[in-house]
Amino acid sequence: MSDAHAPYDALLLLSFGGPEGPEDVVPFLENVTRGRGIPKERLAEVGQHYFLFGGVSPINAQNRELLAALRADFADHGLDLPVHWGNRNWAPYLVDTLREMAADGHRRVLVLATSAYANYSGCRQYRENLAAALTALREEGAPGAAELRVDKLRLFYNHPGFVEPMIESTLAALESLPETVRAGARLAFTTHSIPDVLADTSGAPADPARSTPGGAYVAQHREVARLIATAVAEATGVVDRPWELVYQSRSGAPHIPWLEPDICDHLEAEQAAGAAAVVMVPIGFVSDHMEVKYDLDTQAREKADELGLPVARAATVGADPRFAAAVRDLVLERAARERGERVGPCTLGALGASHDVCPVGCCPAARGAAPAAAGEDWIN
Ligand SMILES: CC1=C(CCC(=O)O)c2cc3nc(cc4[nH]c(cc5[nH]c(cc1n2)c(C)c5CCC(=O)O)c(CCC(=O)O)c4C)C(CCC(=O)O)=C3C
Ligand SMILES: [Fe+2]
Repeated sequence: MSDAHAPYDALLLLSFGGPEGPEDVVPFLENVTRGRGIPKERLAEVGQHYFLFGGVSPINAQNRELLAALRADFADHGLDLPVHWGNRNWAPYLVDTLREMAADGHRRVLVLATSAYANYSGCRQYRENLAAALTALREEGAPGAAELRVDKLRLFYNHPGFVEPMIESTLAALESLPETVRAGARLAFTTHSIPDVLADTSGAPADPARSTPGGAYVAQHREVARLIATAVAEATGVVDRPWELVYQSRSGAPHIPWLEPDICDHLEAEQAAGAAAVVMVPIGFVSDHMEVKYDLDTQAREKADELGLPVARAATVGADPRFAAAVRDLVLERAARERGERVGPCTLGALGASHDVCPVGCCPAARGAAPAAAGEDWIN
């Protein structure tokens, strides 16, 4: 079992990062939005969301919990693979974590990005961050950086360890509603809205979903939504419960089309259509971070209260032990394939496993192209 992770010698948890106090909020937002053309008004508004929570995003604490869950799971299963953590937008910054890892002698690092689906922000942008960090370390002559190689785990949206905890949390959310509205409650699966152009070009160029509206991003979310809705129907015996995939957290200029409908407009439509209640299921996110705490638990809930519509919100996977076990499974699967062994990928549903290595042209940026590591277009 001790070589089960070979050729890899470490796992890197790569995430978004968030502010840890009021003084961090503005510099954090500057990091997130550098060169991205987000209107000033939108930034001021998002800053207010963070100030409402004392300037502290829940995301760093959640990543520390996930880190602990991964280390505990690996230790319990005899997987002797160190786990490190670095972020795109806040400390611990990716470049600092990679510098330490290289100095500690790590050479083949596998990366888990905290984003389950194909899209520029959740996949290629992390690969660009890896390329920028590696280039900076090599330029500064950091010890070991020249030999450091990074690979990224395949997308995990359809892994049972991601889907099953959410089936359970959707059932728990339904249970939390008053009994009288439970059978008539509808499901609203939510994810981050992204510009239509980024959705339409998401996924590998050869992925059949890439030629459908919304690309792989929407196809993958629809699949997870369908899997959860089907399991919920089986468990509750309500077979014709309506469900929709809807969007949240839109930013950017108003004249640029982003994925719709927004969750708040959707709640209004559901109420008008006679829904007894709505369960919001944030399948687009891996933890209950700010997008969930503010955009759903604060803003969407306020909207529902105004409408007199009972709502509940399902928990994300967070540090669920089943998710930690899924990461172990993904690590072992990838390591085996890297050694030339054939191992069947573990997935649910109809779409099959995502590629191990992003091909050229996978999830391109809306404009411009930056070097991206851990893909076919990156030469180490
Ligand atoms: C697809 C997607 C995910 C899900 C996948 C994943 O998890 O990666 C995600 C996650 C997150 N997004 C987050 C925060 C922000 N995202 C922003 C802006 C944007 N997000 C976008 C997309 C996504 N974002 C896009 C297309 C933009 C426009 C600007 C750009 O093209 O980059 C802005 C700027 C202000 C605003 O405009 O809202 C903030 C502050 C946090 C941290 C939360 C916390 O602090 O707890 C997390 C986990
Ligand atoms: Fe975002």
